[in-house]
Amino acid sequence: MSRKLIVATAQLGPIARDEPRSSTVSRMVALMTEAHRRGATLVVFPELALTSFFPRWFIEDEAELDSFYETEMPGTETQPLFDAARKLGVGFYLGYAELIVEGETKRRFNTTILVDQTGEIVGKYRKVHLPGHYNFEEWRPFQHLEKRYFEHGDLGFPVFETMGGTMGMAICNDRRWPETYRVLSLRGAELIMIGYNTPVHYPQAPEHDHLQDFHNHLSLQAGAYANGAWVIGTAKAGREGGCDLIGGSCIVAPTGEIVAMVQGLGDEIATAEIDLDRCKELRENVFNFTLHREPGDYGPICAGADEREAERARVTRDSIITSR
Ligand SMILES: C[C@@H](NC(N)=O)C(=O)O
Repeated sequence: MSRKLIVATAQLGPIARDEPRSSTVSRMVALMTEAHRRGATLVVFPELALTSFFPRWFIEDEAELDSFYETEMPGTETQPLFDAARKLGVGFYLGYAELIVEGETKRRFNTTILVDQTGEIVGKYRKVHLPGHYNFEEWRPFQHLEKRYFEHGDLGFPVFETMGGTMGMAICNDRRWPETYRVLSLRGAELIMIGYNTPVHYPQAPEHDHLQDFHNHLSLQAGAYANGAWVIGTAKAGREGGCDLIGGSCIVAPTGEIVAMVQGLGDEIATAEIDLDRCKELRENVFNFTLHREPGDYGPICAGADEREAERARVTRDSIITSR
């Protein structure tokens, strides 16, 4: 089987707060169709691709909050994506807000799935590194309530043997953490797909605003290189809900080089032919994990795992959203 495939990063421009799923999904099908026209068999959409990035708003009405989540996948409104995948023979990564009901408890995750070229869901990941805060913070020009609206992902960092390679997924803030790429790569990931929504303005340190694009590519390129993996980063970009989001969606080679990138901040794809065998250029040489990695000296990376679990349990107990 060929180790080469053509892939696409499928950036979305802004999605209005009241934009219906049907509109967003038809924009995504158009991008998938264009990717297919360019020969792509795998398309990466952004994080929370079906709606506006709602964690920027403090939403007290539970029915309104629920309206941003999917309770089934595919659902009526997302089915056209799966139909297009099957018809065109194009797999895809789709980020969305997931709501599941267990007895009396609602559980919410920032989730992504991997769908293969027959339209079957072959992988799922739930975001591990949730940025932001729990409660309304008046000083902020916009909120970032991911810690309120989502639980910590409970699936770890799985990889999936599909579409000719070993595939890994991560979501937005995960890309800033070297551990994300390393765990996926230790499991053999050759291609790591990452959707994101990243504001230009960083309220905690506005002196970093001009560095947002740099930090995005720095993280994606370093993650690719230090692990000898292909990385695809895909933005939701542009001015959405009064908040500017960075673009810069790109495809990064295992050498850390950007081999394709979008140009603007709207709906746009960039494609590249990638050879999964190129991972070996790194993994059999400078980053040969078996030969050169020294886990005996990396203890602090995992120290505190039990305390972190206890803290997470406490916070989950106390959090308004997850306890109702
Ligand atoms: C700000 C944060 N956004 C996100 N959706 O995780 C990030 O880019 O790290």
